[in-house]
This record gives sequence, C-alpha cells and structure tokens, in this order.
Amino acid sequence: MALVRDRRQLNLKLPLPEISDRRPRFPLPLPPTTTSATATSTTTTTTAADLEKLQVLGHGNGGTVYKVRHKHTSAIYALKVVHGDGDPTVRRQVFREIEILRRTDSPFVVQCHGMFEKPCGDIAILMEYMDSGTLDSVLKGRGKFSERSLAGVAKQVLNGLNYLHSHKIVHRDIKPSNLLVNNKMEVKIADFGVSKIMCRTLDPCNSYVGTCAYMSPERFDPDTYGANYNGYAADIWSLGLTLMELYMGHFPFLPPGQRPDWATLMCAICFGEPPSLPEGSEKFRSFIECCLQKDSGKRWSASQLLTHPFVSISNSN
Ligand SMILES: Nc1ncnc2c1ncn2[C@@H]1O[C@H](COP(=O)(O)OP(=O)(O)OP(=O)(O)O)[C@@H](O)[C@H]1O
Repeated sequence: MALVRDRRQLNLKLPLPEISDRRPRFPLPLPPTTTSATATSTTTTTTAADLEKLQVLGHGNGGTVYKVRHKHTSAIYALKVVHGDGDPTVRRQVFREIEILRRTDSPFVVQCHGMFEKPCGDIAILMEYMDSGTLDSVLKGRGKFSERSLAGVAKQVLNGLNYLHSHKIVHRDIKPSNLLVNNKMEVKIADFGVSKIMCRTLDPCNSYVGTCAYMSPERFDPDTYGANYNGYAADIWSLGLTLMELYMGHFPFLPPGQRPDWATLMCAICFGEPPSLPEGSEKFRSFIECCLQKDSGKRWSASQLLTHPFVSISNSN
C-alpha cells in the first residue's frame, strides 16, 4: 500500500484551460431526481442552516466535503463546500461541476440534491452520501480487487460513461479517487470539475486537463493517436488503467515503488507499449486490451464494452 501512497504524493494535475467565468444564479433548479437510498427527500431549497455537519469526509482541490444531516428530515448527505475567496480556477471548476450535475440523472452518476451559495461566498453542493468513500480508499483499506468484483465495477462505470457520453459529456478525470462506492458496492462517477460538455460531435477536446497519469496517448499527441479526437475514448483509456490499478494494487505504468516524473510518464504513455495484465483470465485481459488501444479510433466505446464477455462475469453465480 505504501507504493500506492507514493504515487498519490504526485500532483500530476495540469491547469484548466480558460473558460467563461460567468457565475451561475443561485439557487439553481435541478432536474427531477430519483430516490436515493440514504436521502429520501429532494431538497432543492435547502440552505446551510438546514444542515448539521457530522464529520469531514475529505478534502479536495480548494474545498472540503462533509457528511451532513438534514435537521428536519434526518436524511444524510455529502456536502461539498468550496471556499468563496479561493483560487478563481477552483471556482471555475465548481461552476463547471454544477453545470454538469444539473444535467445528469443516472443511478451511475453521483446524484446532486441542491446547490447554494453562503453569504460568505462559499459555494456548496449537496450530494448523495456514498458511505464507503472512493475506490481508491477501498483499495487502500481492503486491498486488491478480485476479477469478479472488478467486472461489477466495470459494468457500473461503463453504464455511467455510456450515459454521460450519450449526453455529450466527457468526464476527463476518471480514476479510482473519482469513483464513489457505497456498502451495496454501487459505484458512481463523481467529480466533474474538469469535465466538458461537447456542443458538436466533432468538437476537439485536446486540452490538458485532468490527472496526467490516467491520460490517454491522444491527449498528449492527438496527431499520432487520435484522428478527430473528441475525448470520449480518453475516458475509456482512463477506465482501463483504473481497473488495472485496482487489480494489481499499484499504478500499472510503473513498477511498484517507482516515483515517476511528468516526462517519464508521458514518454511511457506515448512511446511505450500499453500496459497489459501480468495475470488474470482471458476475458479480463481481452477487456483491458480493448480499453487500452493506443490508437483512440481502435478503442472500444462504452456501449461496445458493455457487451464484452468480461462484464457479464458480474452476473454469473
Ligand atoms: N458524495 C460523497 N459521498 C461520500 N464521500 C465523498 C463524496 N464526495 C466526496 N467524498 C469524499 O471527499 C473527498 C474529497 O472529494 P472532492 O470531490 O472534493 O475532491 P477530490 O476528488 O478528492 O479531489 P479534487 O477535487 O482535487 O480532484 C473524496 O476523496 C471522498 O473521500
């Protein structure tokens, strides 16, 4: 596990591209929501005064996520608070996340129950509470995942990506720490701070955003690896690396214990062979190969991968 922690000390994040700094109006209306296991009522008009903070769940880029209880309904939520006086880039990220969450309604994407701005300028997003944290924290706590449990993870994340991609949303930062999980092993895609809504099918999406380690070859070198690069296939590459990491217990591009620098990693991704599983069933190896095609045009889409035999392992007894 120390090896995994070593990698996490890297801050392989690249800056966001310039986007509109237009502030959304608050409170933001949300699309109709489905009922969640922990929060039975939808509270689009909730304010900070309605919520009791129970504990800190984690810290992200410029903000803190709390476990909170609604004082009137007793429903439990996660509340992400981003500081109003913080970095403008972080504020842009949270507005982007809000914009995406307003558009999504899928059991495979973390559900948003409301957003509000506090008088001090802090921005808060009220989300469904995922009581087992991220897949990254599960890996650190319980150790490597079995093939069968990964087939279940793959199926759910693919359903989430299929939903997002069919709504022209590219996530751009799929990795274990952005996939939330609950005690029923339901896995949901979260953290849309660097995601992009594609306006046209062939919109370019070659900006360097997200976490470098999980970036696909065409995001570094679109000329060689990505004809008409539009970003959807990049999410699939990141999913392939994520599943390998959960299976192997360390980041697949690097031998355990090696601390990469940005240039080494970029060379490995662009000039090396894609990583392959050192062990595992034929179905699992084939699935990973379909995700980790260096040429983005040869990579399978989310809807194609949902038909791959590896995914159906999760249904078998
Ligand atoms: N809906 C949720 N339910 C339970 N825990 C959550 C939820 N959302 C976030 N967390 C916890 O809070 C932590 C911080 O989340 P956040 O989205 O702010 O940042 P991050 O994804 O870790 O980092 P960054 O935003 O810098 O990429 C997560 O790692 C997770 O442990």
